[in-house]
Amino acid sequence: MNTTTDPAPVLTIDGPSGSGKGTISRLVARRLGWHYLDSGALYRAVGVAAGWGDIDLADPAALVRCTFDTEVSFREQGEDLHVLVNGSDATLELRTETAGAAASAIAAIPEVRAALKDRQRAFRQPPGLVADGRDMGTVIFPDAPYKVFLTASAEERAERRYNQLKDKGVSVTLAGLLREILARDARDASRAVAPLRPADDAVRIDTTGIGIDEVVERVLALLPATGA
Ligand SMILES: Nc1ncnc2c1ncn2[C@@H]1O[C@H](COP(=O)(O)OP(=O)(O)O)[C@@H](O)[C@H]1O
Ligand SMILES: Nc1ccn([C@H]2C[C@H](O)[C@@H](COP(=O)(O)OP(=O)(O)O)O2)c(=O)n1
Repeated sequence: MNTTTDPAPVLTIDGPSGSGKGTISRLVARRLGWHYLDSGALYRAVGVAAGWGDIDLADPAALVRCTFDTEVSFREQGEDLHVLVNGSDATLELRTETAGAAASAIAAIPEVRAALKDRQRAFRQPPGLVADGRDMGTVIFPDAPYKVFLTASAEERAERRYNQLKDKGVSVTLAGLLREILARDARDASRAVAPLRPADDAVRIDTTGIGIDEVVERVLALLPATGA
């Protein structure tokens, strides 16, 4: 008799910045009634905590210590997901491009990635998990039964980010954002450990010119009907 219980199902949604991972993952998780992991928030939290502690982004040993010392927790507040870093609400600071660039630099350090592995895997709880990031389907949950890789043209991703930040009152230029997105794509895709790439068994969805609702339906169509 087989007495082992199957692990909770996971849907991984990986892709470059602005491809819609966070938006689509949250909506799909809500429709399914599954948990949600924003893995990028963990890397961003370490970046922000490093900034608070005046830690040099060129000092890998200090950044690894900072990773172990940084507590991150998530709190649902209405429609919004708030992120607490060492007990302080850092939701807005985490979304800045400065935090994204710091996260991308820190994420290239293998010991930092290793230190965050178990924390990410702990989110795999019944009834299921939607996990968004860069290496969810390749490294963290390679056995996930459902894998998606979202893309969109760099121009459209920069425009989405521009509108998103403008709505939040953050002053940015479209040209500057496009430059930052291309630089981050290049660094995330070229690093030696867990580079940004689709898992071999991931379904690729190019969201250029496709609305959010349509992408959500395409993703849900990959899972068995749940009545969600
Ligand atoms: N398919 C889409 N069409 C238009 N806008 C989108 C689409 N997907 C996401 N967005 C918008 O683009 C912005 C960036 O999306 P986000 O989910 O934060 O991307 P990522 O997590 O991949 O960086 C958000 O303002 C979001 O509402
Ligand atoms: N699983 C992950 C998630 C994020 N990262 C790194 C690389 C990314 O540039 C930064 C920020 O990731 P995040 O998903 O929050 O960024 P975007 O919303 O896609 O702009 O962290 C990673 O290396 N692995």
